[in-house]
Amino acid sequence: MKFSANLGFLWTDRPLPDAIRAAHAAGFVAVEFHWPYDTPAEDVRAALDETGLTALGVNTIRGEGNGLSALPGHEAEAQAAIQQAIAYARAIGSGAVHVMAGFAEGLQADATFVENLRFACDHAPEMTILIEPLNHHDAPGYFLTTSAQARDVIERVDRAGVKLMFDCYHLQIMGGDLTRQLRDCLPVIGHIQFASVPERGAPDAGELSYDHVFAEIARLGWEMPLGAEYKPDSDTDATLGWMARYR
Ligand SMILES: O=C(O)[C@H](O)C(=O)CO
Ligand SMILES: [Mg+2]
Repeated sequence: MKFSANLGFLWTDRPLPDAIRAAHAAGFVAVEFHWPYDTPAEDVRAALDETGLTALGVNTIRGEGNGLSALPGHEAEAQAAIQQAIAYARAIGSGAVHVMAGFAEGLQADATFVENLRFACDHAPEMTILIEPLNHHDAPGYFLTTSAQARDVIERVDRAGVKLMFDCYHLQIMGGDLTRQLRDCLPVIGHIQFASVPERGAPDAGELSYDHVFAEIARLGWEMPLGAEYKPDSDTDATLGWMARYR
């Protein structure tokens, strides 16, 4: 398997360009970001060019909450955040943006999210526009919570570019049955992330067997790098024992 280092959680003790170099030295083939906006895109791009790593994605800003795109009345702000993320992604050579929905509920929020996602897809037809269900313990009140809801939104956005960020950690907490969820969602998955459950640590602990999950992902023919989005319980390099097991 190939892995992408999520630099929102891994090597957060150093500047992003150095974190990219550390990910390369550890054997990752790609990196992904949460909110890299404080680092000039050209510095990130230079480190990517130097190491040959691929950049898989950036998130839209959180705003007051966990994103803006499902907040009725905040369309201008949400679309500015989408444009900012797309511009940054283009500048670093990344092909995906995760559009964060925010804390909201109800029909109006749903319609707003769909419209903002159409805006993102139409603004950047070459980009994968990711949406990600988050679990209700870590992000109570977040608009998008299940893969079924995400698939319904994706269908109604009705654009080829919009895809599901399948985070095994969140989806295990929100109902589990992960093997079936993977099979059912496969046609709309744009990226896969993982962490142990419930601690959100390295994948060789917890209630979820990544031996099984990764084997199923490979069996399904998924070839893109999987996003290591976990919170190291010590120095990141000391938590990477799992990589040798799964590579
Ligand atoms: O927390 C996550 O799983 C996300 O992938 C994210 O991008 C930030 O909320
Ligand atoms: Mg995630």
